[in-house]
Amino acid sequence: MTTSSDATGRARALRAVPAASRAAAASRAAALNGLPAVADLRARAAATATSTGSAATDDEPPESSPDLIVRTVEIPDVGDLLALLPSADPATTFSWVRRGEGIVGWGEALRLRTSGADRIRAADQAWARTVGRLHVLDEVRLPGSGAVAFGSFSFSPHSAAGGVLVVPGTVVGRRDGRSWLTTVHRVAETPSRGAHLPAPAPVGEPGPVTYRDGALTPEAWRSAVAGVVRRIRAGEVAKVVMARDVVARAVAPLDVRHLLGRLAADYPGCWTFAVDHLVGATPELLVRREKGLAACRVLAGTIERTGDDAADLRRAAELARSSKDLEEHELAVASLVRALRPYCASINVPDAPFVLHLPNVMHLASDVTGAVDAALGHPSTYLSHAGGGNGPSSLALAAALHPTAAVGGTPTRLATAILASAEQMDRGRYAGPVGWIGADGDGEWGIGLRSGELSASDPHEVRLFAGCGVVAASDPDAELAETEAKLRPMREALGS
Ligand SMILES: C=C(O[C@H]1C=CC=C(C(=O)O)[C@@H]1O)C(=O)O
Repeated sequence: MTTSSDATGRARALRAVPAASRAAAASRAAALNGLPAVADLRARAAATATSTGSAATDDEPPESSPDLIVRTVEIPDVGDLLALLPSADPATTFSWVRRGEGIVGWGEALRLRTSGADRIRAADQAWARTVGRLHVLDEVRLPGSGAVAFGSFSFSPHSAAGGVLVVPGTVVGRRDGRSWLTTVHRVAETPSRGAHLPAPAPVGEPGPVTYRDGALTPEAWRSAVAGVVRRIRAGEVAKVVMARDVVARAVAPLDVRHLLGRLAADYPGCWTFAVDHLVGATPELLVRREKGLAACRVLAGTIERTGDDAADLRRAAELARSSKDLEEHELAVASLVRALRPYCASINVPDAPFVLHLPNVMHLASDVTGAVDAALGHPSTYLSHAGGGNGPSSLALAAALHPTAAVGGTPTRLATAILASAEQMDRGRYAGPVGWIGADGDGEWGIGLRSGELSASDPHEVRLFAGCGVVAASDPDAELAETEAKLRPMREALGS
């Protein structure tokens, strides 16, 4: 495992401003905004640093540690969060939005990178240390206000994609009828003036899109699934989640905002996310931690929708009775509960799944909740609003839960080894945890499904992924059809 961090070019550019004019500009700006001047903030920062102790880390000497001031102010209702995003750049555009609420961000104040088997836990610990160097002025105090890092992690510990946490330079949030703006800057630098939101910028259309096979042709993938079914029937494993990829190429450079806008409009009940080139709308919540409560939505077991409401109701009833899908679902719930139990004082597991209706498919779904055990001596000790440690963070919980049997299989180690050789591809960040974490460790982590990875080298390309749980009763043709249904959200967002 490795971690590293860097501050932005924006921060470096600001450092070039002479100190005297910085201070004068800051005082003017602060006076205009009715906010504390930089000198006051520096004094508060010094006081905070003294009271919270040193934030030195193994991999970052304290003298190079960026001390950041994070300031959240309430603003009038922003309306459509996604419409605020100023840039098409998928590296510095961030989203976590559901039913019009959530957070969006842009720019980059700090980036933490991790890799290897411990990539999620390492990011959690690096964030806990970073929090000790942040000076947060938050007048809103809702989940997603104050300091926030967006994150995304590879499915596999062996993937070069690794993991990332990014603190954007600007975050805007909306929840319960309130909106807020968070800006981040270095202690030594001038804050940008006022609570300005960017002027709306035109969003680029992809134009015609063509598709090519990813790692395997559909026929080769079908055969790979048939091989896995044979291994399951021979008793090697109970379940393997098999995924495939297709590569989409657009005539125009892809604008991440176009994809986000379409996904959020078509799949409002899903979490529409963008973090470090991964974009999608996932229906599956790996874990949310909020005020001591962990909540997870487990999905496994799928049937396609027909578009005819009466027929879909019959299909929903069929799904709820399907022994193949119920087995797949039960394995996913059991693996999640097993992994969550050590972190919770109590857990609530529904007796039977409900059927979640999405525009393209229906899933068997179970909402599992647990009371996070704050007394556990987890190595990451976040400051709660009350000022004490508050147990394993949302990211520590995500690290414990990933990969669930909904994206890996059962038993985990053998199933993930089988899927890696049968799929013949690196899943990258697909099916890994994606979401955000706050300074108190609360946050939300989805599973990066119904998603695509925008190419960092070719702005016209995006790699789309979809998978499905394979059990003894699986039919390879039906599984292939299921992946097509699960690719629909991204294909439709691309306009095809
Ligand atoms: C692996 C995916 O879906 C998972 C989540 C819901 C239902 C699933 C299923 O029925 O197979 C999968 O476990 C995917 O969408 O790529």
